[in-house]
Amino acid sequence: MKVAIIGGTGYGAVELARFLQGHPYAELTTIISHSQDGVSFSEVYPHMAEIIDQSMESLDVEALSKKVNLVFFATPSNVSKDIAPALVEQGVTCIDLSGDFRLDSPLLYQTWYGAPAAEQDYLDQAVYGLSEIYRQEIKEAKLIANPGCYPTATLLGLIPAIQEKFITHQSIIVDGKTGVSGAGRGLSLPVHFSEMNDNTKAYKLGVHKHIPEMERFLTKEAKDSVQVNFTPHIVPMTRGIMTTIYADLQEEITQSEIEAFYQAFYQNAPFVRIRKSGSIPSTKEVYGSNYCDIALHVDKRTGKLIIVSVIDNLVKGAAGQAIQNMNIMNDWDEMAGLNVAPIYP
Ligand SMILES: NC(=O)C1=CN([C@@H]2O[C@H](COP(=O)(O)OP(=O)(O)OC[C@H]3O[C@@H](n4cnc5c(N)ncnc54)[C@H](OP(=O)(O)O)[C@@H]3O)[C@@H](O)[C@H]2O)C=CC1
Ligand SMILES: CC(=O)N[C@@H](CCC(=O)OP(=O)(O)O)C(=O)O
Repeated sequence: MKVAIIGGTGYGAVELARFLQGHPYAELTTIISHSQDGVSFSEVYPHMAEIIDQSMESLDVEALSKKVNLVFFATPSNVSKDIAPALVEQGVTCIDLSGDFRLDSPLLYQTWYGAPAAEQDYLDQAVYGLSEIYRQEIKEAKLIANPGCYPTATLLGLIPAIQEKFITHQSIIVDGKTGVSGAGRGLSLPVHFSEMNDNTKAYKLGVHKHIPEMERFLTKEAKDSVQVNFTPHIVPMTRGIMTTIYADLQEEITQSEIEAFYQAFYQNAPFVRIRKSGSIPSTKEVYGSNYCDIALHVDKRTGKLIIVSVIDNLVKGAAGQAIQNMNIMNDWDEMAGLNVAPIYP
């Protein structure tokens, strides 16, 4: 199957390229770049020399739709919403790493992204690509809204407990930490070395665009309105997301019961690993891989469930999950091209 990437020089794109070059059934035939049209991919990313040397191209939707079966958008928000619909109409499957199709309400999109949304028809037909939860819908989709990095870690950690009503729907606190690559490759003052090294910062208090995304899918799974307090922090590491989640338990449950429940919930999910009591995951333990590692702690003293969920923001939080979704859509082995162990140390 022939695939293309749009947004060729960004971090999402280079991570897609890394996994696609070893994929057994998909071939990366086209890389689109609006800033480096005509330049070889390995000139921008020399670590890809003699692996992917092809020249990047400018975007021509008509020509692209004749050349490939599937397109990954690794573009900033407010780009795919104007391009993906035309590709979908031409029969090309689109998987969008940005947030353009993750919310179904144009008003919510305008509020949180500060720009007009995609047409309602496309917001309605887009399937949210949280692979482990929406596998059946993903199989049928033509347009995938690949989840955000923080929502991936948060939702995989919370959905089993919220579906099963182990926790209440109020007072859920999500404390998130991200590595600097989450901000993309573009240069900006806050991620400048001397601003970021030896430093940790909270940002976008109460206004992060991942809040409505988390709430949309927690509400869907709870069948009741759910709100979260989410505070993201940026920490001086290259990759990784850790979300530490606090929720009120609404029924008596023991540590071993909740662990057993999560183990069973994810028994057919090869990329979700539930830790045994006492083993707390760190971001390095999933580095470079598509795994999401989850630890659970029943705090009897405070009546809270504490969940720690870690992923690599560029893999399970972006490119890896996008390829996992492509695999699911094509009835391929879900792990095809992604079956790599984390890099450690
Ligand atoms: N980094 C991460 O951890 C995660 C990122 N995402 C999302 O994935 C998408 C890509 O992120 P990432 O790769 O990190 O970002 P980068 O900033 O590294 O790359 C984005 C690329 O998009 C292209 N681009 C930039 N502006 C425009 C524009 N106006 N029109 C068309 N193309 C443009 C550029 O490539 P070129 O000039 O070659 O076209 C640019 O390199 C974003 O929506 C991001 O929010 C999602 C989850 C995690
Ligand atoms: C450090 C940093 O800035 N991280 C980004 C990560 C989010 C992201 O990449 O956005 P989408 O997944 O929604 O497209 C942020 O917090 O906005």
